[in-house]
Amino acid sequence: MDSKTPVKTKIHDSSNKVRVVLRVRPFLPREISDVQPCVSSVIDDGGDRDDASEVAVHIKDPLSCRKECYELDALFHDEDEEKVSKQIFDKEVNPLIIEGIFKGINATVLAFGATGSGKTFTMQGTDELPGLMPLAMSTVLSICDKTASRVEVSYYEVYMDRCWDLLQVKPNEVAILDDKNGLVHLKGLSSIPLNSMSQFQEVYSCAVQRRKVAHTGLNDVSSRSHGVLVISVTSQGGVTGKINLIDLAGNEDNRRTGNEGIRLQESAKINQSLFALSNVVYALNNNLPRVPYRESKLTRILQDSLGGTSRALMVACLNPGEYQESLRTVSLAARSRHISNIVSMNPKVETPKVKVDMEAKLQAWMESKGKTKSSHRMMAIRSPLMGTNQSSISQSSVKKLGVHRSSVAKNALTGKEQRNAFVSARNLFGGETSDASHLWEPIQNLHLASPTKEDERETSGEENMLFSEASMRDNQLEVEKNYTELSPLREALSPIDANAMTPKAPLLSGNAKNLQMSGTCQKFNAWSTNLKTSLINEYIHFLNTANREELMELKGIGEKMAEYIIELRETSPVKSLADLEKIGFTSRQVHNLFKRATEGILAASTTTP
Ligand SMILES: Nc1ncnc2c1ncn2[C@@H]1O[C@H](COP(=O)(O)OP(=O)(O)OP(=O)(O)O)[C@@H](O)[C@H]1O
Repeated sequence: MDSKTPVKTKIHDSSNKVRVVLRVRPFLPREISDVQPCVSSVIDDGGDRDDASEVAVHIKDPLSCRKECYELDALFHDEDEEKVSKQIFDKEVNPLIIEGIFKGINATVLAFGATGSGKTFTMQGTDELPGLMPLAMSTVLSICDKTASRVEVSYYEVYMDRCWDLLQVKPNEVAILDDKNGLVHLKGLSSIPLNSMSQFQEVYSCAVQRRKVAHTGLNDVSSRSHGVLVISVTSQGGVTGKINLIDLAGNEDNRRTGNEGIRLQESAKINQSLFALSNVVYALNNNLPRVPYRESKLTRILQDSLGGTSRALMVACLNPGEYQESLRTVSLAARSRHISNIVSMNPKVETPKVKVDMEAKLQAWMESKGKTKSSHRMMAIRSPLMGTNQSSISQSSVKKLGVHRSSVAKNALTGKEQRNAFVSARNLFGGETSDASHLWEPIQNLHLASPTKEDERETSGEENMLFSEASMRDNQLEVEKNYTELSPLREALSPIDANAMTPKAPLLSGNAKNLQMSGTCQKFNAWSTNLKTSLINEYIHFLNTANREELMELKGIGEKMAEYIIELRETSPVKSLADLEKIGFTSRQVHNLFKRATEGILAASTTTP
């Protein structure tokens, strides 16, 4: 390998905080038999289950043959289906988790995946093929027998973001309280001491029947709630530990379920809480300073059993006949794994510690190519905050934006003016309106922000779709910080730090050896990435501030969807485009929605002489 080629190595922390494994269910008799499985690695690569480190999983679109590869901690699939739940239990749950709870280490095991992918089958199982819940219970009971420990169970569901006891029917929901030590108390939740499996079967089967299930377009018996079985043990010495075994409700693509009314509302809540959960796991596994536990009831409840010293296992479940959903589940699973760092094994090419005046260089380059006019057009992708009066904000005042937010606020347009400007810009990009020329701004007013970590990852070639679904999701935490303060595009307008641009494979150039060329490409890539990030942020800002009519002016948003967006942001403001999935959009629809709103920009900039 060329010594100058940056080599990327993923370093996994030895103690993964949340282990993520995959289970692929077989085709069911009613499913079309000639459908090719989309999880090709099961067949091609086998997924060596004896290798405890990791496994590569290939998800292949049977139509386009597009193939994507993800790394997970383990893959479980066997010709003999009867063995699979037991294998997961023996390899993943028993050694790490069950032993731990007797030492006072709390744990969580969750099954997640699309509706109909086999989560309930994995957690609950059947009489003949017990799932992880009964398997865990019988092992805990036998350890209690040997060690004279005591065991109690609770079973509750989180339905529409409310917590209900399933062991006893009660008029009131269970209240969640957390004490000053960070321990979560579920006030009003029953807890039943047990001595035998037959006692467990009795209370468990009753509780399971109380859980909310319904017929949907994709599953005859679809769980509409997250079902949580808690097994708590107290050793003779007084050490207590608990395990939460969770059968999550499936995330749903409402185009396919055909959900309406209450089913659609349930689905929105399900998708919303799953998204919150994935954010918690992502934050934990990537050592983010803030773990957003408080974003949903489920994550609040799990606060003392997910993260910290607790142990956790996520079982991602796949239906092999559903490419889109499998891709979504696996990419979410892979994103949730703990990757402590991504480093380049080659020494960095040191760049001088100066701020590069990118826009001046771009302007000079464009003028030298006689492209000033089109460059002005490109600069129309700008914040409505910049105002209609171009002279109102000088170049120097723009440069200070990153530091002096209050001065920005003084110059800001009113919320209404901003929204109008964004709709005008959107229409202009879409070629629907011609009178938004006030939005064009000379290039000297554009300054670029340093690429974020997420941006660097994207421009490294891992994801090269212009507006990737992943980037929409990954922008969330940044957006969370600043969406209320000022227009996001304005946030991007600060000088670029040359040191922030570490060498990486250029998106546009195939000649990595040509340093000068690659430098230019890096700058261009950084510029494009910032522009992309800014557009996404601007769009989110618009979604959070526009009224119903203004929202409906966006391509792809009808009356109902506009109302859902307003409802959604009343509960929790839109922080990323992926939040739109909470109200029933699929990630592809979100991607297309955003793409349609912005694609005119590219058309305009390439067709103008
Ligand atoms: N490993 C498996 N072997 C045989 N059948 C399975 C397996 N996994 C799931 N099934 C069957 O597939 C169907 C859907 O499974 P299940 O209800 O567990 O899905 P789910 O992911 O819990 O769905 P939802 O989120 O809608 O509740 C059921 O009929 C179940 O019996």
